[in-house]
Formats: sequence, C-alpha cells, structure tokens
Amino acid sequence: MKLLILPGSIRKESYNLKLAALAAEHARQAGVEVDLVAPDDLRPIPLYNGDLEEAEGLPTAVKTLKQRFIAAQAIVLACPEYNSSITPLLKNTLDWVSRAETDDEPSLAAYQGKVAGLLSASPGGFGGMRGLVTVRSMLGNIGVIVVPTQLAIPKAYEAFDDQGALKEARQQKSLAGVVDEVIRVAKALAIKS
Ligand SMILES: Cc1cc2nc3c(=O)[nH]c(=O)nc-3n(C[C@H](O)[C@H](O)[C@H](O)COP(=O)(O)O)c2cc1C
Repeated sequence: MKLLILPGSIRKESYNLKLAALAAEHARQAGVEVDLVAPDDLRPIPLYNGDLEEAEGLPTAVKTLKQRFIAAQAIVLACPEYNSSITPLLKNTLDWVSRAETDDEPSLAAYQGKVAGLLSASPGGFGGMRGLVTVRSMLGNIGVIVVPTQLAIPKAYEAFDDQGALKEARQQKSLAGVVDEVIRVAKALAIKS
C-alpha cells in the first residue's frame, strides 16, 4: 500500500505544502509507505502543449511523476483554490499525467481505480472548499474514487504554528480523518480485487 501525496502549490510558504507534509507525517505514523511529491518535482513540468507532446513525447519530469502515480494505490491532494477553482499548476500536472505514452497503454493508467482524498487551505473564509468541488468532479471523471471526507482550512494565515503544525485539535483530527479514510478505502478495494 503506497500513498502518493501531491501538493498543488510550489510557493515557498505554501499553506497547502504544509498540509501535504502533515498528511505525509500522519500516513507514515499509520504505517503506510508515503511518496511525497516535492515542489522541485513539479517545477520542470512545462505547460501542456500538444505540439510538444507530439514532437518529444512526455517530458522526463512527467514520465517520472506518472510512474509514481502508477505505483501508488491511493492519493492525497492538497489543493489551493484560485478563483473558486483548481490551480493551473495542479490542472496542468494532472493533465500531463493523464496522457498515454504508447497506443497500447490503457487509458488513464495513472488514475483508474485509485482512491483519493482532498485537502485545501486558503486565507479566505471557505478554505478553498469551492476549488475542491472542481477537483473532485475532474478526478471522478478520470476514474478516481474520491472519498467524501475532505478538509478545507479557512484563515490559513492563523491556522499553522511555526513548526507547520495545525494549531486546532479539531483540524488535526479532520486531516487525520481524511488520510485514514483514503487508506481504509484503498485497502478495502485491494482486498476485493
Ligand atoms: C489567481 C489567484 C486566485 C485566487 N483565488 C482564490 C479563491 O477563489 N479563493 C480563495 O480562498 N483564495 C484564493 N486565492 C488566494 C489563495 O488561496 C492563496 O494565495 C493561497 O495562499 C494559495 O495557496 P498556497 O498557500 O498553498 O500557495 C487566489 C490566489 C490567486 C493567486
């Protein structure tokens, strides 16, 4: 059982990077192997362009990340919200990873049957919850089973302490709840298949 954790921001002080790190810490404590995607893994990914793909195939950074998706049974995404929707970084990354490298590769190989959980944090009052609606809908359409439990942290500027931990016990519990639910459902599906 491997859990891939994908942050939707590469900003140095990103709240969502902090959430991704906390999710990784909790999953490791729960005994799960974690693959935490770092900002440096995402930075080299170019803006999707069909001409580039046709000329050169998938960029190396995309190929590497796609293999990491394929190796994982479950995913946690920490998603900032831009204008009530998914960030360009996250959408672009997920779009590239959705592309097949060969004609005989099964469609959406990186996503089909994976279990995902969603987190977000924002300075706003809704905590990025409206963006999660978009992410949930998109993932559902590409074969990902997104668990209903999710966490959106409002007023993120006051939610974390200096070590990057969530100050409120209620929010710590909710984050652990999302990660635990993803692990539980992924394990249950693995037993059945
Ligand atoms: C283009 C843009 C649009 C944004 N739109 C929203 C929004 O709709 N809702 C919201 O809560 N925050 C919005 N924000 C603020 C982000 O939530 C904030 O920049 C946050 O820190 C981004 O996540 P990060 O800290 O993980 O980088 C927006 C920021 C940008 C740059």
